[in-house]
Amino acid sequence: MLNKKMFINGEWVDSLSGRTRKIINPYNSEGIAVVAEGNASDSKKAIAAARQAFDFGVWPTLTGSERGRFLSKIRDLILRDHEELAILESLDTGKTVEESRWDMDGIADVFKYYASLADENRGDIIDSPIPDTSSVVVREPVGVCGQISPWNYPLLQASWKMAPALAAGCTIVMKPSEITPLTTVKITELAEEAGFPPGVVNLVLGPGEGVGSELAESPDVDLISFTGGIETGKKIIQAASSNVKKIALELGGKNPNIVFSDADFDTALDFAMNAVFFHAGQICSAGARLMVEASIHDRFVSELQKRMEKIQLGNGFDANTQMGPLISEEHRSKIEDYVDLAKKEGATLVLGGRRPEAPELENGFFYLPTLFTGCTSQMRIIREESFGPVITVEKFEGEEEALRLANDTDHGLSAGFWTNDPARIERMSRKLRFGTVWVNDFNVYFAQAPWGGYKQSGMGRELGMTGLEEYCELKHVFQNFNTKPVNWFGN
Ligand SMILES: NC(=O)c1ccc[n+]([C@@H]2O[C@H](COP(=O)([O-])OP(=O)(O)OC[C@H]3O[C@@H](n4cnc5c(N)ncnc54)[C@H](O)[C@@H]3O)[C@@H](O)[C@H]2O)c1
Ligand SMILES: C[N+](C)(C)CC=O
Repeated sequence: MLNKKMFINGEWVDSLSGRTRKIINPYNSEGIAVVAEGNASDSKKAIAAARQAFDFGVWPTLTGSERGRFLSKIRDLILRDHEELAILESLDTGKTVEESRWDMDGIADVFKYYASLADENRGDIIDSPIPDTSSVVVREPVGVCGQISPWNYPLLQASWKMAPALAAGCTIVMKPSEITPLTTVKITELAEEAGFPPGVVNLVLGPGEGVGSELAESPDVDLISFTGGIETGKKIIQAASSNVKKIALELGGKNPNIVFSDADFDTALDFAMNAVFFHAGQICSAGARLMVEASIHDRFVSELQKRMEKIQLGNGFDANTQMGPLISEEHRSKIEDYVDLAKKEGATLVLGGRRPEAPELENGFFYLPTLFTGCTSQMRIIREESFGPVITVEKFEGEEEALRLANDTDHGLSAGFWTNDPARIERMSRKLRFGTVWVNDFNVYFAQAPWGGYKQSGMGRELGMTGLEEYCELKHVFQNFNTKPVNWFGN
């Protein structure tokens, strides 16, 4: 069984209380690791180390090229330990190891991308409107950054914070979800191997209350970056007000997947599955809110049901497995509550809606792929993020109704639609109120393009140039080469 600690000021340490937490594999509930379990005092210690490293250390003074070399080194180490990272991620989350391998490819790309951006440390020269003066805008690191990540994509979400923050010259204190820390521990080991100076990369482990909340509240933290649920995001906003620290929020989604009658039927059907059933639907951008134009609705639903019935549940390390378990008993109960609610609200349960009966799955947190039809936009199953293998289907007549329904939500993370009409593509792309809009595709993301949400799905963007700027302050330096007294107040 793995035994892992926190990493503070360049040293692996136990929690100050000596407490630990057992980490389990959601496929069979077996223990896979014991990790240090911190509290607010451990976060204070890590924040102090990051503060010292930023205020008096060499890291922020390095050139972008020098910092870029450190990020390139981490990327090389990720590629070296790619399979180990994928195995750890699947042990920790239950997702199939093939999905974890994809995640690791993307994570390596994120470090490669920000290594290159660090090298292009950009500023702007302004053509000053005032004679005999100069005007430049420089980007400087924000400072000490708290970085809190969720359990569904542990290393991917941590890397979307870690890489740009380090590229910008910040120092960081990372807190993964208390139930899926293993790959964030591993990448911290890689950062140590890459030779980051003490205090630049720090890792604290433990629950949101205490360990996480201290990062959000501390006056010695300059920016808090959080990925998680909307309700927790609201707590972060409140806590961050202590010193008006910068806030970056990546929150929940309820993502319309809209199929028009002129879509390529088989492709749209294939992607209705892909949009939801990877990682058992535990995806912020899952297309669980399926909307189908009335003229093809019944055929589409019938074909979708046939495909859903064939999904193979099992161990993420078994090549035949297509969908693993949910992350925990608690989360499965949440899904079950939503299914019960949907039935009470009048939705029609077409498939699933229960746990599997296979004896080999009884020790894991499995739930059957589930399909509801007859859903309306006022139902909670439509308005709230259920975050599991549950598809709800709404029927619509025409583009105007599709747009009205899709935008009638407090969420704004992502949306996708399927059509072959170029004019409709232009109209829908512009009018959908979501941070990412996929046209004839779903759930595509990469280092070069910004990711984030409208409305309650978040604040700011990760990835892309925007993701780096999130960790920078802008400073305007104005110089007068010919200053003369103006004598406004007399001489
Ligand atoms: N927008 C995105 O890019 C994105 C990506 C992945 C997941 N998510 C969202 O994350 C959620 C699932 O993740 P989760 O269940 O881990 O979310 P969560 O909000 O329960 O927890 C997220 C993280 O916050 C910590 N935390 C909890 N309470 C805290 C507090 N009061 N102060 C500071 N930290 C606290 C947790 O320990 C964890 O590390 C879903 O809503 C999903 O949509 C969003
Ligand atoms: C990986 N991502 C951000 C697209 C979905 C996370 O839940």
